[in-house]
Amino acid sequence: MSDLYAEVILPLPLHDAFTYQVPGHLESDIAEGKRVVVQFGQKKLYSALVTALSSKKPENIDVKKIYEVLDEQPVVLSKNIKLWRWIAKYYCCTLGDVFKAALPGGLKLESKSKVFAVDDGTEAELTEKEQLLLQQIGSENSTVDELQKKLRNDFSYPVLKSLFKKNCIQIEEKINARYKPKTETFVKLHPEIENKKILNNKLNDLQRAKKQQALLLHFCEKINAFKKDVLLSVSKKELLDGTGFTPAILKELVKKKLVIQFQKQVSRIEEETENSQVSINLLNKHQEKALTEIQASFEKKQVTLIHGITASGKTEIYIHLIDEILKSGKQALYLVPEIALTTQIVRRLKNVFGKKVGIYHSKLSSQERVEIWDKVLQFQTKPENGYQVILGARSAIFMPFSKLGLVIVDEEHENSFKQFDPAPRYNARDMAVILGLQNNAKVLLGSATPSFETYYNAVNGKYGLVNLKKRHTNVELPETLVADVKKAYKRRQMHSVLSPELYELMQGAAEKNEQSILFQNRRGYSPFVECFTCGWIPKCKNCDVSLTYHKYKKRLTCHYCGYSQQMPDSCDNCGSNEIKTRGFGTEKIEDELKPLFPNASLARMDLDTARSKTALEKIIQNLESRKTDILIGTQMVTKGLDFEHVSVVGILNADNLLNFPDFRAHERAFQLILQVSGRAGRKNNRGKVVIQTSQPEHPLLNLIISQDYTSVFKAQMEERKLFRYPPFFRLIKIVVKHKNQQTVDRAAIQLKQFLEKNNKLILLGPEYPLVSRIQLWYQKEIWIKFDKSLHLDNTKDFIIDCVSKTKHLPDNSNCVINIDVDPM
Ligand SMILES: Nc1ncnc2c1ncn2[C@@H]1O[C@H](COP(=O)(O)OP(=O)(O)OP(=O)(O)O)[C@@H](O)[C@H]1O
Ligand SMILES: [Zn+2]
Repeated sequence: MSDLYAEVILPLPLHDAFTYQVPGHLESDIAEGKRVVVQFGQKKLYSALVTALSSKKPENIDVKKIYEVLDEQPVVLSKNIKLWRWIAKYYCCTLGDVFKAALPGGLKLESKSKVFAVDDGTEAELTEKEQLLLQQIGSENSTVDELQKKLRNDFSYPVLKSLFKKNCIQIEEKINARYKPKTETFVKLHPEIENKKILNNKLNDLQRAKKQQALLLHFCEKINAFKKDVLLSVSKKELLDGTGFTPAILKELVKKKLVIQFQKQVSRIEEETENSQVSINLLNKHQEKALTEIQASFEKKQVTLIHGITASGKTEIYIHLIDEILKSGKQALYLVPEIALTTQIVRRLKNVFGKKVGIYHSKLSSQERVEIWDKVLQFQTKPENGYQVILGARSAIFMPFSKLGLVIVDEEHENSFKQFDPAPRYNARDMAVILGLQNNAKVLLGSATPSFETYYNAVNGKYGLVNLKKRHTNVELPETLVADVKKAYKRRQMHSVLSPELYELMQGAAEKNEQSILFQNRRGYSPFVECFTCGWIPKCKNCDVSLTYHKYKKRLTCHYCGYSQQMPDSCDNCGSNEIKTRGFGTEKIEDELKPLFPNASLARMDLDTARSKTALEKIIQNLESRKTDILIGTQMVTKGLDFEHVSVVGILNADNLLNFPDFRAHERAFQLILQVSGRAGRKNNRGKVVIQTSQPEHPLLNLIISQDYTSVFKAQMEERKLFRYPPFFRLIKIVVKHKNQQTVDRAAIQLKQFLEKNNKLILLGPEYPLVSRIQLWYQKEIWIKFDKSLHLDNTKDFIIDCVSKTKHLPDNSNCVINIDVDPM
């Protein structure tokens, strides 16, 4: 028996690390950062991660043995795990939760993971064991657990893993409807053609079908059939493209049993760009100055904020900083909100940095994510093959960087950097700062509208602050006017949803062949429908919200759980046929604007039209090439889009932004309006922005018009200090959930009673949130505020303890209680 013990983390919501014994034959294979197979609980096997090795036998416990070591090389570095520990502690979740969030799906074999075959393995040179397992897996989706039960001794984790590596199987945590492995049609010889002699005979048989004979010959050449190193197959595309052979001819060959076609998965990381092709833009003098200031600030401070107005060219500055870091041999991480990961930014980086850049986000398949993960790891040992720059969404903070020198967080104010569900409920912007500290890498936060927390840190000297107040082409920020829609409705001056001011500007733009962007915060046709006779409003069966009408699909849909039903012909309540649509979603606006702008081409950008990455890219392309004249969209249109010919921006309904019940409502409204406005007049002439509202005297609107960031900031700081909100106080939100309403009500009160024992905590609630039931689960929230001078870890421990006590009370065991630190 060996005397080596491994501490491992399991992909389970467990607080502790666990110790296992390393059997003698695995001693030379095991290492920190590798995955191992262990048993936990009754029968279940998991892939766990080794975080430490020691020769000290743990006392008083009966240690189990590690079954297998899965990796030849570590998949995570110990410095990466340091961040995991920090996150688990700070966000009051378990290390297992972080483990699950950190690793790409393909590197986690959980018993619930789904496994299915995507390739027949003909070309993958499989071992006998691999072949056997692949046959058993087939194309149906079994979970790892089910396979294990079915195959018993024939099942092996390492074999499963090598099949994954050889691209023969796909492993998904959940079957994701959107994801399909990318496959291509390949062609190979029919198995009955066993040798060259048969092949020659078959070729002769085709004397009278010249085209088919020629194609078969062409195919044989492609696969080197008459030479030594025969390839097994060739892609249909490669076989036919540019040859004049049609698919119909190929079909004949298939019919005659000369060749067969099959689907094969291909890699998705498209390396279109070989090496960098474009040299870096020269900075203008303002950017040059900002860059120098950032560098000077980095000398003194770990973190610096660049507050640069829209279209000032922050991206160009980032590119210069990254270039410098790469020259010093270090790695850079460039974080952007998921939705901003469009071709626009990807192209700019790839053009400059070529193959050194990897892109990492949640819409990639698990295989692609693993490929990119591996290339970041590779940088440590073979820098020329690995990725030195990662452009990614929030989960990219977990990537296995070995030599991180710079972290950039663009649009740092965006709340999509925060993960809401499941745990860890982390904010990638804040964790980027920790990542920087841990790796001694510099951190640059950038925004035209910094979050007030960040700005507070900057004006107080915790972060450096650099300003960039000029647009790249010196064009002025757009002129903003407020349109009183209440008045216009009364005077019957509205053109559908457009105020006369906005309507005229848009007509003017159309005449000059310029583009307009309209922002409306609601997708679908109408946010709800109502019976004209009795006032009945159809609601979701699972959630406490009204259903949104989608005209194109003729359905009512819940935007919280996805439940959908047909639009009823008559009222469920009184039977009347008069069901009216209420309010305006983007779909309805598009409908109503068509007759107003008969010569314009309209497009819509929201979750419905931009569901896939390609659909989103298409919308952007059409705007870039000026195929689209008017774009109507939700929040999506506010994120970093860069088009030259947009001259008018309309915010159709600012009221719901201004009146949103949240202490950050004004900050958000201000950011959002300034960001959308920033899409106008970016290059040539000054743009125009119209804000439609029924409260034209709202004090915030004046500040928005003058684009006066610091005044809004100061006013808000006064309020936050007075009402004890961040950045002056810490905030933790607790959500209690249960399918039974009484249970939620009771448990929330019990929890509050526990929390009240600490009289330093300010407690709000329990209260139902805006939507009190989602997917059949009722929820109640308690908000905890406390002074920054209070000991953070002790306070959190106290809160965790209260939650645990509440859960252990009779009948509360099925309650879900989530802790959200720094909620957004
Ligand atoms: N030095 C430069 N040389 C050439 N083009 C530049 C330069 N600086 C900026 N630009 C161009 O100006 C436009 C705006 O720049 P960029 O998108 O970087 O602005 P931004 O500050 O990120 O704006 P936003 O906050 O609105 O996203 C881009 O098309 C960019 O290519
Ligand atoms: Zn619902």
